[in-house]
Amino acid sequence: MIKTIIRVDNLCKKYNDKEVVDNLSFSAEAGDVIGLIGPNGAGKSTTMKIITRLISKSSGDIYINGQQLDNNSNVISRDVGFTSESPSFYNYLTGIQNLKLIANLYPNVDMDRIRSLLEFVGLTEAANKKVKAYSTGMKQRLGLARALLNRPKVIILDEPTNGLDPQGMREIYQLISKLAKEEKVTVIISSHLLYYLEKICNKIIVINHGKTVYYGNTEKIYEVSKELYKVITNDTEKVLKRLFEIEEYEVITSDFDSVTVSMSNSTREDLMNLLDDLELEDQDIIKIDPTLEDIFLMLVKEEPYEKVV
Ligand SMILES: Nc1ncnc2c1ncn2[C@@H]1O[C@H](COP(=O)(O)OP(=O)(O)OP(=O)(O)O)[C@@H](O)[C@H]1O
Repeated sequence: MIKTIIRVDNLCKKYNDKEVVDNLSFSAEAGDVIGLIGPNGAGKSTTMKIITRLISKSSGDIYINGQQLDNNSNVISRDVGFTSESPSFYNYLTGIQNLKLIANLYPNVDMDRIRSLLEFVGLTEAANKKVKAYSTGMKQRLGLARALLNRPKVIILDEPTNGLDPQGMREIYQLISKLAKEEKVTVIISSHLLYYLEKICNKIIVINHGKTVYYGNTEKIYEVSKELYKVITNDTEKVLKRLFEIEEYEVITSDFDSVTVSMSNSTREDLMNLLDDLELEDQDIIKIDPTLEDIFLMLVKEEPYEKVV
């Protein structure tokens, strides 16, 4: 039987009468990687902090490995590990010393566990260096090792690649994937790097203003998309103006030389005719497969281009 490792039912958090998390529900099994995505201020960090019990919920239920998390309990659930966008350490202690300090809080974490985690995150050679000499990426990896010390069933990663270079980002995402596949840890990760989330998450939650606008399997999210076309043009402003005049066309994103547009009932030919009327010097229309970023922008769209044109 497949066991649910985390279940969140109708979670709500209010600040001054404003629902910043509004009826969030989801569940995950061992080895699931859930991407929590949303614009700035959507409620991602608040959700994660409630699950790690850094803050209390207003209402709703959270079950970890069958046990209900309770606002009033002082004990941080042993089954939940957490690392933030900028994990802090004792800078004048080495990586291994920092882990030993935390390991002392737990009954069953020995040196073998510490060493194997350092190896897992690729810090064996740097283990005896002071953390002040670590790069941002190394600190993130040490944060991951620290969060895993107590063999949590769920790990919560809030923007774990902030400030990392592309190589560092890739390393962290590879580690997360490995963690889920090989160790069967359930991962809940928030990030704005949708390119990577698309690759590693098997479930996605999109929230906007605290409300869930999508929750489901990653591959299913593409079904919410209409046909997408990229208009290549040297006059994006003219194209945007025209498209905004017709409700049928929904501008998803625009670049200096292209506009991505979705439409429900029109054909490529309709779009071509519309562009011909604009008498642009140079134009092309390409049908594109939507990326997670395109779908995300569709789901949380709030007329972001009105001000640009
Ligand atoms: N302690 C607080 N008191 C009042 N409002 C708060 C508090 N903490 C967060 N908020 C508000 O709750 C909303 C959600 O914030 P949260 O930090 O969860 O968003 P987020 O999705 O993590 O955003 P980001 O991508 O910018 O990190 C925001 O409107 C924020 O201003």
